[in-house]
Amino acid sequence: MEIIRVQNLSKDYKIAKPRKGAYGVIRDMVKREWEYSTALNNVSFSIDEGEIVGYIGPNGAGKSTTLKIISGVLYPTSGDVRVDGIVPYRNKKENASKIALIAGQRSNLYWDLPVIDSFNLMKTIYKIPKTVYDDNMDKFCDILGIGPLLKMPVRQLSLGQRMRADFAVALLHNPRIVYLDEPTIGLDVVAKDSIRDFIKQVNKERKTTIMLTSHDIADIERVCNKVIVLDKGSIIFSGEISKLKQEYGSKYCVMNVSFEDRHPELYLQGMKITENNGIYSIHFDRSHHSPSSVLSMLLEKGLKIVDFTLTESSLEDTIKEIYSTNKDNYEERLLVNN
Ligand SMILES: Nc1ncnc2c1ncn2[C@@H]1O[C@H](COP(=O)(O)OP(=O)(O)OP(=O)(O)O)[C@@H](O)[C@H]1O
Repeated sequence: MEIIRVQNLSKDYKIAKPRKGAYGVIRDMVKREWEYSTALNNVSFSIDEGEIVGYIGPNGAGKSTTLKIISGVLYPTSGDVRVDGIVPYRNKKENASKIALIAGQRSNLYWDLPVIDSFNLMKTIYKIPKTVYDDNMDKFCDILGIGPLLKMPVRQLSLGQRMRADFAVALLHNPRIVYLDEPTIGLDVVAKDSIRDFIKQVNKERKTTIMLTSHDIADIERVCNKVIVLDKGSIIFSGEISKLKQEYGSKYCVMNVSFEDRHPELYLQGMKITENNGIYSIHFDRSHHSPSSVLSMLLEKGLKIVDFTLTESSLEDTIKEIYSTNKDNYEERLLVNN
């Protein structure tokens, strides 16, 4: 069942345009000039209840702007958003009871107060029944190990401890939807893993719908079943991670070859070739060439192959390629680079 629906969402930010020179500064003080910058352009997607969706894109793609709109913080310029049947920025109070927004770079905890005070405040603000509160506190102390942190002032917590407390406080009111903005940023590998496991556990046990943005592709690979890729304010891919790999990743692969003559002149039409320490990396499109046909081409050139390996693109490589180009000119770029 669909729980988030975004249709033709656009957002233009209004930015002050400074005039030049001393006279311009004085004119700005009397009357400002404005220009508009488009952060989102006709974005549409939907998310079903219980899904964990990665919302990814390069810097400035519009991820945070989308999260701010669908979590009710910001109004769009145009378009329609429904979250569990309501328009989040028009029904902020009702929306707040259904969602949680956790950002790795910002905290929902009160900096100078002991952690427990933020929990008590949350209990009051969200009118959380005692049984739900006690039950959740028991669970979070157990799974996230936040028990020993409760009496400590937030400012004394390490980043990993603070993130665990942030997750616990944000989930106290049993939100149906959780938005995560860079949830593992700055954490060490062990802390990242425990946060990822926790996200999966919450999703599995409570059927919580989760939408997460992250620049760490391992977050997406380990946690999400679906991914939406945004670039310059528009969606360029939406679907299962396996489909993303199928459509983009497995299409391109790299053959690393070393030859008896360590540095032959090598040119193969339609393929990008790089060389490092006598190992030639031949990038080719699997829909045009098979690994055996590439090997045949090398042998036809009279080259003696000493060793070769074949590498499929990792999800990280695939996404890097998608960010630096897009589906329509990916192939063209491979040829131009040749
Ligand atoms: N308050 C604002 N005023 C003006 N422009 C803004 C504002 N917030 C964001 N932008 C612009 O909107 C575009 C999208 O920004 P947004 O923060 O949504 O991107 P993002 O994908 O979250 O980027 P990042 O990965 O760097 O956090 C950028 O060009 C940014 O400069």
